[in-house]
Amino acid sequence: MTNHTAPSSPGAAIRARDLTLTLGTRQAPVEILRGIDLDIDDGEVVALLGPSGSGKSSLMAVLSGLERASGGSLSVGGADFSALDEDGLAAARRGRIGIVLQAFHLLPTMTAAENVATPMELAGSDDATPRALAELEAVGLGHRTGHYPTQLSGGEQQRVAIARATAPRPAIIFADEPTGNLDAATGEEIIELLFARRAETGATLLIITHDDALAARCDRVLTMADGRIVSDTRAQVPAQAAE
Ligand SMILES: Nc1ncnc2c1ncn2[C@@H]1O[C@H](COP(=O)(O)OP(=O)(O)OP(=O)(O)O)[C@@H](O)[C@H]1O
Repeated sequence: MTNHTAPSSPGAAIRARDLTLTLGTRQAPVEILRGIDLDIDDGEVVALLGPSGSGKSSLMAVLSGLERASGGSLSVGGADFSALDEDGLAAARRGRIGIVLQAFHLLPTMTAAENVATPMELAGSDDATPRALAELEAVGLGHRTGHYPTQLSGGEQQRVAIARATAPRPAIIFADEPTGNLDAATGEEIIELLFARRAETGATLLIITHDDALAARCDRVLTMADGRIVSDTRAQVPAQAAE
């Protein structure tokens, strides 16, 4: 019998075995993920490519604990996500995982500093505000900490989102088309920043992109089609070494 357990092992940021995700209704189920086996090491920078609808965002949602898999097993940052209940999953995600999405998703009623500090406060940090201010400084927004999202450009909002993701020093950063809402030049700045913050913190990075040039900068490129990983290629020279 195949052993589908995913014990935590040192050096493994993500270990997934036969992950499936089926949505829709009982009468009309839709198989979104069809058996994902994946190991990502600590500190790897991985691009996730594939046509629209192939399941990239769904896979990221499952790996980041936003969506629960229908089957299979999953260990993330040493926590067995498949064995945790909702509260346990929420606790395991906190501080372990940072997420950057295409549409920024900042809270509109909070300043930049509050957007970055609040998740750390909720996680019990007693120095959330100074950490948030330091992180905003690191993403080049030291002069915008009191601004609300509507007072910031798209690129600035994404910088806040990056600061929010990296400030708790997560082991893994997930980024889903982080430049999708930005013009090309601003998008390049955001990628430079994301890679720089990742290098600084040593986090594992999984980034969904349609950009081949960006994928070429990563250590490893996964390609999805129809709910499966259909190719997995590694750079000859680790891309980060070239930075
Ligand atoms: N709640 C849902 N119920 C049914 N089907 C869904 C649901 N959410 C997503 N899907 C379907 O799952 C498939 C995978 O979607 P997903 O967003 O993961 O793809 P993607 O590769 O990220 O696409 P894109 O590049 O366009 O963002 C799509 O066919 C989508 O229509």
